[in-house]
Amino acid sequence: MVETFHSLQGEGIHGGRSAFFIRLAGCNVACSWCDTKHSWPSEAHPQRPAEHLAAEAQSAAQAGAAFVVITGGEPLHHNLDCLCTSLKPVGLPIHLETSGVDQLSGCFDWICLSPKRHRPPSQALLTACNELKVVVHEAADLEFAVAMAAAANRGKNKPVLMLQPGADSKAGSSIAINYVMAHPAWRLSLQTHKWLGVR
Ligand SMILES: C[S@@+](CC[C@H](N)C(=O)[O-])C[C@H]1O[C@@H](n2cnc3c(N)ncnc32)[C@H](O)[C@@H]1O
Ligand SMILES: Nc1nc2[nH]cc(C(=O)O)c2c(=O)[nH]1
Ligand code: SF4
Ligand SMILES: [Mg+2]
Repeated sequence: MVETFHSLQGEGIHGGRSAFFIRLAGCNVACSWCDTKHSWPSEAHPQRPAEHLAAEAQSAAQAGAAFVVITGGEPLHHNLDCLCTSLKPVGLPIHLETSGVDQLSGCFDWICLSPKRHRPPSQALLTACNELKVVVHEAADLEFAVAMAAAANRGKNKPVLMLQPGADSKAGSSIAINYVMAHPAWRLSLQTHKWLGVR
């Protein structure tokens, strides 16, 4: 466990909504621009009982959280069945943020897949996701986003399509804005928590 916190969902289609975050440790995907590198070494972080996390989620629900977000690190490096089972009695929808490099485990009401060019996701995750959120730093990321959308759209679930400029990337912002303006199937996702200076 890296941290838990109650904040606003800063990204994606659920952006601006009250959410309780559970950030799991461990990631070997190694994105050069990752904004959560401190989460990578799982041995640097303690284990915590799932029931304690559920109790925290319950308190957050009482304080107004509309859903739980399981993120990381790469949460699917772990089997999430037990955590989701523990969270279920809380009664909040459970969302997942994932790069999709591992097998799906757990039970989710919303899956946000953020695929990475250097470690493409499995077709199973592309098919299962509700939201596709591709980080854009350069033109090649846009080509990748379009290819990922085509692969995801082969499934029954048609995910919401989002482009998220890399943090502080002027080029990424301008590429994403121009593309969304010309392609109305896509929406822009800004990391609003960074602008607001909240977690
Ligand atoms: C820190 S990751 C954790 C979840 C999972 N490992 C993943 O990548 O989806 C959470 C989200 O932040 C995005 N992200 C990470 N670093 C970023 C950055 N520098 N700029 C924009 N988005 C970033 C990821 O693509 C992902 O959508
Ligand atoms: N406020 C806020 N919203 C977020 N949405 C996804 C996040 C993540 O790191 O996965 C995140 C985060 O770290 N903070
Ligand atoms: S997959 Fe997610 S947590 Fe892992 S390095 Fe990439 S952005 Fe960071
Ligand atoms: Mg974050």
